[in-house]
Amino acid sequence: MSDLQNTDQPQRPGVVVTGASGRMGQMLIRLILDSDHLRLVGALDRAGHDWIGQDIGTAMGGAPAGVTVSDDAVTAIAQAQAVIDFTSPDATVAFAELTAQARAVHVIGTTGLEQRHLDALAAAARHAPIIRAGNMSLGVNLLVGLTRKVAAALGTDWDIEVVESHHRHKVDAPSGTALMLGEAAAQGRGAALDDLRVPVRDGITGARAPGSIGFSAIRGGDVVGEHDVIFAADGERIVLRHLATDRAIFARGAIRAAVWGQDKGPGQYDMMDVLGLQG
Ligand SMILES: NC(=O)c1ccc[n+]([C@@H]2O[C@H](COP(=O)([O-])OP(=O)(O)OC[C@H]3O[C@@H](n4cnc5c(N)ncnc54)[C@H](O)[C@@H]3O)[C@@H](O)[C@H]2O)c1
Ligand SMILES: O=C(O)C1=N[C@H](C(=O)O)CCC1
Repeated sequence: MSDLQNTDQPQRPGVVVTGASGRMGQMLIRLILDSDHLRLVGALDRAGHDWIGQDIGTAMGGAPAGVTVSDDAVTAIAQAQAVIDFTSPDATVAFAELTAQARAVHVIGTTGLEQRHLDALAAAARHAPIIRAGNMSLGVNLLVGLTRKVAAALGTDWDIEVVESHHRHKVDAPSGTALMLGEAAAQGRGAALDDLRVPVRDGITGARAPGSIGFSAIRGGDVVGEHDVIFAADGERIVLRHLATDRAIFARGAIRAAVWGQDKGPGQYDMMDVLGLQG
């Protein structure tokens, strides 16, 4: 199936995938090698990784793709029109500086970013477009809008909890998606998430603070990603749920973002912009 619809792109932009050996990196490379909209011009991974120097197609157990996995980000990114990056926060900041220098589009799926990382990305976005989202799927971005609307419609007698489940390898919590959903719920209530957020409960916590937004994280097995936004009142509950069963949903969103960003100026964008879901 095509990763895009209604796009008329005369020349395919060249894309570098960072974290090429990762769960998302491999999914992205498979889809890009099959894409009519982008062409793979680089595959990066960290210095010392076994795959450095190997053809990315062969390293993934398939046919040669004609692109060698490299740890030389400077050279790879200099020739790119887009960089798709699902790695780690410090790596993403380093890639953002190089991508801005190349005036290329930086699509960032990395989660677990702290304020210092966000500040560095804001600086890079003064020179080139950055498109970043804690979840690149259509379904979650729709759910964000629904969450904002439901939170706005209900009073603080409805308690809001975000519950997420992911595979045993995930290193950050709450997930980027859970934070997007929590931010949407807070926005719906005209507040900032930082003022309402309750990240962990353990021990004698006291009763729930009215209006707070709680987060719970489950880690285990191979769960791709599951999110519930629970609105709980006396006598009734609403549960908004997204279940991801295939990482291709995130990769397709990232590819769409890389193409969408080609004619955009410097600045920070998200998947709501890409999908036309703003407002
Ligand atoms: N936004 C979304 O839609 C979405 C979806 C899935 C995953 N994610 C996020 O993407 C990130 C990666 O997830 P994953 O499951 O693919 O993880 P993973 O551990 O399988 O892959 C990470 C890859 O990054 C590489 N890496 C780390 N540091 C590097 C560096 N300095 N230079 C080059 N490569 C480097 C690792 O070697 C590895 O190949 C996580 O932050 C995750 O939460 C976001
Ligand atoms: O596998 C992961 O890691 C995922 N990360 C994103 C998040 O933190 O929400 C999206 C879902 C998968």
